[in-house]
Amino acid sequence: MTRSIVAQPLTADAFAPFGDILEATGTPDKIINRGFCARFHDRAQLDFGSGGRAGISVFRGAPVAWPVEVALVERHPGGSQAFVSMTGHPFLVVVAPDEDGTPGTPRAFVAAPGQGINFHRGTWHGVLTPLHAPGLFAVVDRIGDTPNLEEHWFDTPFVVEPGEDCASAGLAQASRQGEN
Ligand SMILES: NC(=O)N[C@@H](O)C(=O)O
Ligand code: NI
Repeated sequence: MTRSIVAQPLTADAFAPFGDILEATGTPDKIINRGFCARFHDRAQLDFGSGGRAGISVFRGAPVAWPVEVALVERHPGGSQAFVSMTGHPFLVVVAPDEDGTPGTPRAFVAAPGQGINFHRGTWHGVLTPLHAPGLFAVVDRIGDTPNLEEHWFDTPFVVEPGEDCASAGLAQASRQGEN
């Protein structure tokens, strides 16, 4: 038995309880480089805790197909984690509220081209989930010697399907399981 979730386009308001969206929207904070570049300054709450430091890694994730099964969410008690697509493809973002130390019902979003995300420290989230190949991402997170991963396996997995808004926004064109 599974439980279904409908993925929505990623918006700042909906994602605010879980993290930040990295995107060039609104008025730039600074115009730099002799007017040839707009800087959207300091747009994420980075946090690497005590004893950790910031690191940038490159993830090459295998793309998934709709519908996407979510059996696991995790969190990083020691720091934030940012996913920045290096290809500009849409990707799936799954988060969940914390309910006394365990995740509540997850929410799913599809990040549009030009959107990156930063999970706030301790936010329950699905693992990196590309929808298109190559699933190349720059990941900014905590580098440290102490454990920084807590996993939660759901007794009943969730199945994520793209919502109408994702389809109409052209965000859900990934393949479907079982289709060639
Ligand atoms: N474990 C790891 O490096 N990646 C996960 O934290 C993830 O969110 O994908
Ligand atoms: Ni993570």
